[in-house]
Order: sequence, then C-alpha cells, then structure tokens
Amino acid sequence: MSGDPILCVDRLSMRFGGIVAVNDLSFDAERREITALIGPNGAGKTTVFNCITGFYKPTSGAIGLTHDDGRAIRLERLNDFRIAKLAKVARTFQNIRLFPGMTALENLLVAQHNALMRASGLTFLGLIGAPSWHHAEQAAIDLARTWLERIGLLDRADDAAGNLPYGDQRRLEIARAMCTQPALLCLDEPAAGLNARESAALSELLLSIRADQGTSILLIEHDMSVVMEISDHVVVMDHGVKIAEGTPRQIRDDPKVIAAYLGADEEEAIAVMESGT
Ligand SMILES: Nc1ncnc2c1ncn2[C@@H]1O[C@H](COP(=O)(O)OP(=O)(O)OP(=O)(O)O)[C@@H](O)[C@H]1O
Repeated sequence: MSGDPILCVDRLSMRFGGIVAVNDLSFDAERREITALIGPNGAGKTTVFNCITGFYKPTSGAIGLTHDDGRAIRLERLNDFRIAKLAKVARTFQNIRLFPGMTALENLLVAQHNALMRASGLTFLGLIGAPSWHHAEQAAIDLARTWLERIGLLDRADDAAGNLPYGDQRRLEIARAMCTQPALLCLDEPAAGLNARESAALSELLLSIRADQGTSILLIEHDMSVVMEISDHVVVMDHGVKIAEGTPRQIRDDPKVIAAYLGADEEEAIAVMESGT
C-alpha cells in the first residue's frame, strides 16, 4: 500500500438495539486504489457502507475522508446529502435504483442536478435562457454522452433505462455515479446477477475508472472472480468484525477467511476462493 488513504474508518461500531452489526471496525482505503470489503451474508458490509454514506449515524467511531488537496472531512458528522455534495462520495445499491421510465441519458443528467441548479441560478438564469446556463447544460449533456460511450450505451441514449438489459443497467448506475465526479465511489455488489461476460465487462469498467479518472473505489462484492481480479486491497468481515485484510492473494490463502466465508465447509470454501484465480 502506498500509505495515502482517502478513507480512514476508525473503531466504527453500529448497533441496532441488541444487534451489533459492526463492532470496532478499523481499516483504510487507499487513494486511487480499489478496496474490496468482503464477507459472508450478514457480516456487516452494507451497514459499513450506510455509515460511510450517511444513511446511518454510527453508534461510535470516526470516518475520515481526505481530499487530494489535503482537505479532511469527518463523514460521521454529516448527513447523506452533504456527504454526496461536500465529500464527493457516490454510491450504488445492491438493488438497481435507476429511474426506469427516464432515458439512459436523462438518468445521467439527473446525477448532475446540483451543478445544473447552481448554473441555472436556482432556475432564474435557466428561465431567461442565459448563456452561462446553456453552457452548463451542454457540458452536462457532453459528460453524460461521454459516460454512455464508455459503457457502450451511446446508441441507446434515448431508450428508457428500465428497458435495458440487466447488465447494462448495472453499468449505467455506475456511469450515473461517475457523472457526479466523485472522489470516492462506493459500489454495493455491482456484479450481483451478472453473467460471466457481464462480470468481465464490469471488471474492465472499474479498472478503467481507476486508471483514467484516478477515482478511489470501495467495493462490496460476493463474486470472487471480480474481487480477485481487480482489487488492490481486500478487507474481510465476519459477524461485524474485521477478520483479515491484505492483497487478494493473501486473502485467498488465509485459512480464517476460507473458514468464515462458507462456514464450516472448508473444502467448498477453498473451491470458491480458487474460482477467483
Ligand atoms: N436497519 C437495521 N435494523 C436492524 N438490523 C439491521 C439493520 N441493518 C442491518 N441489520 C443487521 O445487521 C447485520 C449486518 O447486516 P448487513 O446488511 O450490513 O450485512 P452484509 O454483510 O451487507 O450482508 P449481505 O452480504 O447479505 O448483504 C445483520 O444481522 C442485519 O440483520
């Protein structure tokens, strides 16, 4: 690891009544790297995401995000709207949350709402058709079209998002998050429901986002082939605590991880981990 974390999770805990979903969890996500958060069902991964993105207020602990210019932000003190706007953290969800009746292009324009509202002078400049508004609108369309091209959907820009194949919708969600120009992109199971070809396309997209945009990525994923192929660093959770972290190779060979991942059936676990080689 290069030792330049964009995200520092420090002793994070989240309780729901008697349930301790996350227990004293600490890890860093390095800048311009892909960090995967893995673990069996119910390990607490989505709860960590919900704390980072402001959907939940952690019971205790700190979540620090440091921008490229050194500006440090404490995420646990902000609500979700401010985390998206000020901290530039974008996320996708386990279930697809596109606007299905809007076109693919419109979905990417909605993501740029904040910038467009600013440029429209909170509507007034838009109403009078000020040149600054037209420039901002064109820039938003250009950015949306650039991302549609990146994900191979430019020819379907005017199709309703809900009519696109499932794998395309998954990539459109990532493109929508990228249209907010995030510093940290949090993806919750982006490969869920994808076939092998679509998973490979997803891996390629994420690697290109890291390489071309320099965006830091935090990824929850059950698909080990994706995790092993693209992650720089892997953090493993089980029952709310971190049980291991390291490179994909270190994680794959760690008996604690293998045992936790599929419970007692170690042979089956090894088979799953080896599927990522
Ligand atoms: N809002 C909530 N209220 C009560 N319990 C919750 C809530 N959210 C999560 N939990 C509990 O916290 C624990 C961790 O859940 P979480 O969804 O974070 O796990 P996960 O690792 O993301 O699981 P999966 O891989 O199945 O998505 C579970 O026991 C879950 O039931």
